[in-house]
This record gives sequence, C-alpha cells and structure tokens, in this order.
Amino acid sequence: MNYFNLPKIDLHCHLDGSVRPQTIIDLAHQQNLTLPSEDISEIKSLMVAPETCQNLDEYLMRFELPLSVMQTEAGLERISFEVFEDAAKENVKYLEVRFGPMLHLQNGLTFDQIIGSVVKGMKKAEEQYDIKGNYILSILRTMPKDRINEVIDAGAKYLNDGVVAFDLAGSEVSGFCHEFIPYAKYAIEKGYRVTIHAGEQGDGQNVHDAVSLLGAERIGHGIHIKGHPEAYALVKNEAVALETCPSSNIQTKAVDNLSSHPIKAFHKDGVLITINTDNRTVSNTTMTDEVRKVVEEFDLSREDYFAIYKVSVEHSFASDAVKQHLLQFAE
Ligand SMILES: O=c1[nH]cnc2c1ncn2[C@@H]1O[C@H](CO)[C@@H](O)[C@H]1O
Ligand SMILES: [Zn+2]
Repeated sequence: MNYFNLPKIDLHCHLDGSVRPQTIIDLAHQQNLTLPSEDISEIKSLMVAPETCQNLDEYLMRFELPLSVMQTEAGLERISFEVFEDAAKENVKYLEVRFGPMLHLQNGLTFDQIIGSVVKGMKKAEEQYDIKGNYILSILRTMPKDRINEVIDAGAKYLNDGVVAFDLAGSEVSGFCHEFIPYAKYAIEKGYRVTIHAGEQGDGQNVHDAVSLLGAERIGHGIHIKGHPEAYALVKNEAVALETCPSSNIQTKAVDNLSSHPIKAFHKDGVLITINTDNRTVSNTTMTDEVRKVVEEFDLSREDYFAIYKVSVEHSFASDAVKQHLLQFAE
C-alpha cells in the first residue's frame, strides 16, 4: 500500500502538539521572545516527547514551548493554517484539530479572538488545499473550572462554522468525569458534540463514565476498556468510536509497545476504531506514519484500512455534505 497516497482522516490532533519547529523560531523572533536555543534541531528535540517518558504527565510537559508562541492572533492563525497545510500535503482529506482556549490567555486575548484566529487559519487552508476541517474545544481537566462555560459560550458563535465539539484533556485521574457533568450538559445544550480523553492513563471505568455521564460519542484513546468488561460492552453496543493514536500511546505508556496495542483485537471484534496522530510534533509523527505502523504491524488488508476510513467518516463531526464528499475517496 502507498500510505502517503491513501486518503486519510485524522480525528484526534492537538494544535499545540503539532507546531512546526521552524515556526516556533519565527514566531519567537516576531514576538521578541527568548528561546532556549536558536538551533532548529535543538528546538525540535525539546518539542518531541521521548519514548522513555514515564507516563502521560511527562509527555504533557512538551507543550510549554509551543504554547509560549501561541499567545497572539497572528501566531494562532499561522499555526492553524500550517497544521492543515501539513496534513493536506500528505493526503489527509479531513482533519479535526483540538486545542485548549484557556491555554492562550497569557497576553490578554479574548476567547473570541483565540477561537476566531484558529478558525480563520483553518478556513484559509481549506481554500488553498483539498482538505476540510473542524475544531474541537478542549478543557484541561487540571485547570480551574470557573471559565469553562465562558469557553463554551465563545465557541458557540462558531458552531457548525468551524467549531463542532467539546473535549476534556490533560492528566487523567480515576473518576474525573463526575466533576464535569454540568459542563458537558451545558455544551450539549448549546449544540456541541462530545468526545472525551479517557482510558489513556486512567482506567476503563473513566471510559464508561465519559459515555454514560458526559454523553461522549467518541473517546480519545480508550485503550483501557481492555480488561473492563462493562466499559467494553458499552463502547461496543453504543457504537462509540475510539480515537486511537498508536505512537502517542507508546510514548505515554498507555501500551507497552505497538504489538500489544489492542487496536486490531478491537477492530476484529467490532469495536469501532480510528487511526489518528494525537500530536504531529510531540509524537514526531504524521498520518502516513500512523497508518503505515498499524497496517504493517497488524497485517491489515486494503479492505480493513478502508473499513477504518469509513468509521472515521461516519463518526466524524463533519456535516452530511462533507461526509458524502469524504466517502467518495473510499474504496
Ligand atoms: O494524549 C493526550 N492526552 C491528554 N491530554 C493531551 C494529550 N495530548 C495533548 N494533551 C493536552 O491537550 C492540551 C490542548 O491541546 C495540550 O496542551 C496538552 O496538555
Ligand atoms: Zn489527545
């Protein structure tokens, strides 16, 4: 299979984890910021999480440097344009990018400016390339909750015009969903779709909670439904799609290595899985690489690949018209 040429869909990609190293240098110069180094390979090595990370928390330390240059409208717009450009150039036909608006307040931007800038960058890329996209607003589980509804309100202006869904991200502890019930409910009432990071560092019960308490239609990672029969059954019976991110799952120790990733077992058993990047820079990957790794490790056929592609289309938060467009590329 020619992985580069295959049509691809990425439903789980973080903006701040997918910044080009050169863009960090350019934006730091424009913004008069001092970098730890001016050498691009040094900057890249500070952004890529090592395979030797102890856990998700160590992986999450790699976001500080990119976030430092993501505090202006121009910086956000450029980075958004570039992630869509990079994906389009490897034949990603549809990309849902997520980011945490609350992480971009350091220079006094409003939530409207923050969300508006990334949507603008995405739309510019959609005009220039054969790619379509949407944004997901992530709330960091470890941050104060007092401004969550403000983020939801600000994003509502862009709903179905660049923004589609609500997510919870960051460090994962057992039972986290209980504290977020009113916020997920508020987002759903406003018209947001819901996907939640769960069962990555935390247990299968978190996945069960995300679906049953927060109304998640998709789950970020969801690895640990393996070994939790109730969560497994719920995900399977309710047709909740898992957004698996193989390289990231190895770095964060959600799995020991690729061969022990449950992605193929899930797929063979009818659990809906999708293949995604998580973070193009922090995980030093592309959709081409993720698809190649999964197809080769698990000896998937072209038919298997396109079955997964179709799951991505059907469970994307795209409009019906965009879904129809994406299905044209499926075999
Ligand atoms: O795999 C992940 N699991 C949980 N949180 C993540 C992952 N990758 C990135 N982020 C978190 O999401 C924020 C917004 O994009 C990032 O700043 C990072 O803290
Ligand atoms: Zn993620």
